[in-house]
Amino acid sequence: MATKAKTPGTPSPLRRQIGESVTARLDAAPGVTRVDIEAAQVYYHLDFLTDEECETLIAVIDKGRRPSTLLSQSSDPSFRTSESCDMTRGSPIIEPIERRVCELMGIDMPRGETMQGQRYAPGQQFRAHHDYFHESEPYWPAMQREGGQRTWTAMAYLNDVEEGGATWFPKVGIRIPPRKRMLLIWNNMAADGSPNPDTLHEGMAVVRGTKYIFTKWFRENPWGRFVKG
Ligand SMILES: O=C(O)CCC(=O)C(=O)O
Ligand SMILES: [Fe+2]
Repeated sequence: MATKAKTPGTPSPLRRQIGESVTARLDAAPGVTRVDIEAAQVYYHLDFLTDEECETLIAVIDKGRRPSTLLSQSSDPSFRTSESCDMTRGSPIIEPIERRVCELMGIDMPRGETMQGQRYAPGQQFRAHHDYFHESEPYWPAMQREGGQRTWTAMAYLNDVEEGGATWFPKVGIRIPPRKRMLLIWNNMAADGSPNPDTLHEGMAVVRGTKYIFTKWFRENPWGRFVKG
């Protein structure tokens, strides 16, 4: 008897509509290129940040870094070994950058989670994972109350790394080496608004040098912890 394939989540008209509107926006945005793959929507902008912004953000991360965490406990202690830093919303350094990301993508600010800085020393990594929430996990009801599913991810590389540290999408076969000033954007959903398993990705271990990035995840609804003002 055939067993029903386990799907990571359900289709959604709202997420489908968000996917279409962000796609239209990115397709028309100067400086943005879509990676030539069908199974997932991945875009990049080579010069989204200035050198000065990269250096300022690195200093913010170095000041606020603490060990990175995971939503689901992994039995593998090497799963996510980087350090992270919540980048204060509304700060004069962070806010204009968040605003530019939102404007580029056409997503309103309240749907964005707090931007997170990440730092990887040699040997540190973030093993293959999905940015979307798995609806079968115990955390899902809480996530639904806090803005629902994660739709798009925007991730910026703040420095060049001597060796290693690429972002690898093994299912679609692309590997993006860190490149200072570049913004990478992808849709974690499929065309029907259900989670797209082909967006599996890994922050590969840094071999030489240190890797700094920021990640901004967007929710389908306004993010629950978003505080006005
Ligand atoms: O470090 C990377 O290249 C990937 C980071 C990542 O996947 C994330 O922050 O969700
Ligand atoms: Fe990720």
